[in-house]
Order: sequence, then C-alpha cells, then structure tokens
Amino acid sequence: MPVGKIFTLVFLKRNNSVLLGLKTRGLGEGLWNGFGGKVEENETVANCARREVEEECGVIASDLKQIGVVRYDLDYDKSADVVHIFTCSKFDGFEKPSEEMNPIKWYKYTDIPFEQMWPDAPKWYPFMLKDKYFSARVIYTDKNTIKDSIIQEFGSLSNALKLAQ
Ligand SMILES: Nc1nc2c([nH]c(=O)n2[C@H]2C[C@H](O)[C@@H](COP(=O)(O)OP(=O)(O)OP(=O)(O)O)O2)c(=O)[nH]1
Repeated sequence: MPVGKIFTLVFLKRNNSVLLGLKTRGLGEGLWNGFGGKVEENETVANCARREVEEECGVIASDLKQIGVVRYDLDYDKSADVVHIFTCSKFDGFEKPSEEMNPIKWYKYTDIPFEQMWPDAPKWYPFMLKDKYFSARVIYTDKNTIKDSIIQEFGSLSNALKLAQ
C-alpha cells in the first residue's frame, strides 16, 4: 500500500503525567490525543512537531525526542499514513487549550483515557511512556476496527524507522 501523508504526534511529559488534548475537529474529533499534524512541504518532521505543539497547546518544546513511528494502513481508503511519534519533557511557556485541542489535561500514566482514544493507542503507549524506541504497523478495516497490528521495540531510532517505509 503506498504511503500517503506524513504526520507528527508529540507527547509532553511531566511528573509521570502526559499532556493530552481533546480534538475538536477533523480526523480523530472527540478523541484525546497528543499534539501534532501534517508535515508541510519543505518542512522537516522535527520542525513540524515543534510548530504543531506551539500551535495546539502554546508551549515551545526544547528537548523533542523522536522515539517511534506508527504506520496506519487504511484498508477503507487504500492508503497508508505514517505518524512520527515524539516525546518532550522540557518546554517553555504555559500550556493552554487551542481551537483544535480543547480542553487539555495532564493524565497520570496509570490513568490514560484509552476508552476515548484511537483503538490502537493502548498497543504502543507503553513504549512511548517509557521512552523506548518502537515501530508499529496497524491495519484498520474501518475507523473503529483493527484487522491486524505489529509492534516492535528497537535499540535505536534508525532501526525503528525502517518498518515505516
Ligand atoms: N493520519 C492519521 N493521523 C493519526 C492517526 N492516529 C493518530 O493519532 N493520528 C494523529 C497524527 C496527527 O497528530 C493527528 C492528525 O493530524 P491533523 O488532521 O490534526 O493534522 P493538521 O493539524 O495538519 O490538520 P489541519 O489543522 O490542517 O486540519 O492525529 C491515524 O490513524 N491517521
């Protein structure tokens, strides 16, 4: 399946909690998620991650670290989306909701609202929360149904990125 669009998704961390926002529109509306969006033309993946965090929750990320990638094969629209996953534990400014993510809330690692998130989140969040390099591939038959998934941990980011290609 050809790769369609490339996205980023960033998780801010503080005191064993992660900042999530409730998406108010578009893809994933009504679901809690990290902050991110589509990589624009002539933009690096890391610059997209930094820009989206600032646009969606008002802070400047200073130690963004890419830890993984999730490839979504969408049977229903015959394309694959690739989402680059980042974590960040140092940032400047105060977090605030935005038009796209409202409200925002710090969730303890033990209290993440998986019942109101994309169905694949519980499969790879454990790696993200521990800052382990990982790669995931998820096949959806429709927006709510996972047909198959593979998640693997890696020793380095470069190896983790191979599965996304
Ligand atoms: N494409 C895609 N993105 C997903 C999936 N699951 C998931 O968490 N995401 C994340 C990645 C992005 O952070 C976000 C989707 O990006 P978006 O539609 O908000 O992109 P954007 O901000 O550029 O959109 P817009 O403001 O231009 O409307 O959701 C999925 O299955 N497909």
